[in-house]
Amino acid sequence: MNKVRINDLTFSIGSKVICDGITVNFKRDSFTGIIGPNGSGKSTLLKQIYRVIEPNQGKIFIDDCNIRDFDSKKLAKIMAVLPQENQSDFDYTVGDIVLMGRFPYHSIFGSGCPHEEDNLIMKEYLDLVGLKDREHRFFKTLSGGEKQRVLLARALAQKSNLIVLDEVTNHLDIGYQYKILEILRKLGLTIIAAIHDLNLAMKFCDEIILIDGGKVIDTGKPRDVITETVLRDIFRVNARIVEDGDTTVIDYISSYY
Ligand SMILES: Nc1ncnc2c1ncn2[C@@H]1O[C@H](COP(=O)(O)OP(=O)(O)OP(=O)(O)O)[C@@H](O)[C@H]1O
Repeated sequence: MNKVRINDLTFSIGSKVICDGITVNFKRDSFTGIIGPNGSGKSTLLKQIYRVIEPNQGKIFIDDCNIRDFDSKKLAKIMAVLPQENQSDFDYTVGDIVLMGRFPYHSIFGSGCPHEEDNLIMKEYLDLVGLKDREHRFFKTLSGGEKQRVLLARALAQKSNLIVLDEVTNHLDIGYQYKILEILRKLGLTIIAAIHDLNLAMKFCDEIILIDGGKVIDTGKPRDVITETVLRDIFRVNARIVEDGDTTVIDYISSYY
């Protein structure tokens, strides 16, 4: 069964068509990676899913309900988001930032105190992203990778079943790239993630959607979508795809323009 269904989505700015009649399904409890070159429309598609921008045409359904019909608190219980560009100078502690993920469940800042359960969830997710010792630090004093992990903890604290991630591995070292993607996989959520690193996409995604020029070029299992032809024609690199036991690795040889 599909969790998210997108039907004929089109978004333009002036005469520039950025998303061009996109029709795709995101399977329930699957990790779907959206791949495509710079400027292909990945973030613009995600922004329409998390309702920051409105399509000119087409509809998006979550569990067969049009996302337009959810109020923002209800939507926040259903879908958590980690956007690509994050404000990084919040004047709050790390713990407070993660507690913001609990906002859909309470009027925390209205009543002035989070519930005990919220504090436990905050600590649980800070621990999960390896930052439990930073709870009382000011967010703006953290490194880029630490900030990214705090913002992921905030998104997970929303306890939604659907999470939308735009380049979640931004700023993360290779160890944390793998750790965070492994954590996300194990949570068993419906994950929709724009992802640039095709080796990570190959390893962690259940399904891939390939976008170019605002159009869906292909969908399917990573090994079926990410081919040497796609690497050459869409991503402009000569590369070999090497099978090594259960692992498939993209071995870049050269790029051309
Ligand atoms: N507000 C805007 N005004 C003008 N052009 C825009 C606007 N938003 C996006 N675009 C253009 O639409 C295209 C798609 O942008 P988008 O950010 O969705 O690409 P992307 O696939 O996420 O790229 P990247 O891999 O570089 O993050 C780009 O050419 C971008 O310049």
